[in-house]
Amino acid sequence: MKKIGIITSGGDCSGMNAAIRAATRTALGHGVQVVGFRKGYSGLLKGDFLEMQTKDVAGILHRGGTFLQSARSEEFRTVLGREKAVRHLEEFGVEGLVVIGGDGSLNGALALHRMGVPVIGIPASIDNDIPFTDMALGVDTALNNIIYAVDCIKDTASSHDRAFVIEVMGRNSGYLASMAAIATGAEYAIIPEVECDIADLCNQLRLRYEEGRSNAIIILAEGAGRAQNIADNIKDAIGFETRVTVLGHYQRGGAPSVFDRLLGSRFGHAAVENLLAGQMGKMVGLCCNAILPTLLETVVVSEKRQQDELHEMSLILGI
Ligand SMILES: Nc1ncnc2c1ncn2[C@@H]1O[C@H](COP(=O)(O)OP(=O)(O)O)[C@@H](O)[C@H]1O
Ligand SMILES: O=P(O)(O)OC[C@H]1O[C@](O)(COP(=O)(O)O)[C@@H](O)[C@@H]1O
Ligand SMILES: [Mg+2]
Repeated sequence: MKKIGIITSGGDCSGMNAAIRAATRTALGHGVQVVGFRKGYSGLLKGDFLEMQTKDVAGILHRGGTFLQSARSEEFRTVLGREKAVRHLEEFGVEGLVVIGGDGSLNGALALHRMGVPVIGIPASIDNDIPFTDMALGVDTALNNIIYAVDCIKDTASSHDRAFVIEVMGRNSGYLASMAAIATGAEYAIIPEVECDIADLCNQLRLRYEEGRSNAIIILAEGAGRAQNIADNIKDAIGFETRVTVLGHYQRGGAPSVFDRLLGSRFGHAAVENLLAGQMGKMVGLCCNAILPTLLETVVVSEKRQQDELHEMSLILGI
């Protein structure tokens, strides 16, 4: 292989730059040229790329987001779009591709692999909804962002005797909500994977209230309901003063944590080593602290094992 390409695709996350940097320098170390396509699959479709030398990936390790930028591309979802992408790769002499992104981007990577493009995927999404990796890139930084915000809100919740419903991201996954609840000592986490009995939640909060504990933090995963509805329910049932905070895109940015810098570096390095060793159509993942490749076709048909026991634990520790 003489030249490889790198893209970051889907929702950006902290640690993507570490992965780009490691993949680039690993390839250059093997005498392989590297091009970075801008804005994910759109860059492949537009032929928008830059050739990357060691110096081009200097000074990005500590930055959030992705210096190659990211995007969601509707055109790439079509067969015609993907054929154009493959044609462009051939024209530019790109013989292998590293795709850094979430579950959607990895589906796209598998589609390219099936069209004969040697591809390796790197799991990157704050949702932590990708199987065959204990952690995806960006999850740890997002959790650190969330706990900083929740700690701040706890101060004002206790100063004013209020219940706060704090909505966190995660799409259909409750991982961020459950883990943030454990790490902040929140009273309750509401996640899509487990049906929430609002009456039971209100009951528990009322008991606490009667005991004199007159503030509460409820962490709601965005896929599990509307924050304002839950706050209204709590207000009606207990008479608690309630407030809602939606953390939104604040969660996704910021300087990557040590964990994400290391994970991104390990993923980027392993992705290129695997690609050059002929391990194609695979995703590198963190499994019991080793970086292991799994077939993309296995990854995309599997579900991430839910952390039921950790959610259960968050409820027991919270009340
Ligand atoms: N099934 C699919 N086949 C081909 N491409 C896909 C598929 N799913 C997603 N993609 C491509 O990957 C991009 C990113 O996916 P998306 O689900 O939005 O984000 P993420 O990768 O972060 O989960 C999409 O905009 C699309 O171009
Ligand atoms: O930034 P957007 O396009 O509004 O998307 C928001 C979504 O992206 C995420 O932050 C990350 O999801 P993906 O990794 O699937 O892109 C979700 O938690 C959230 O629902
Ligand atoms: Mg996704």
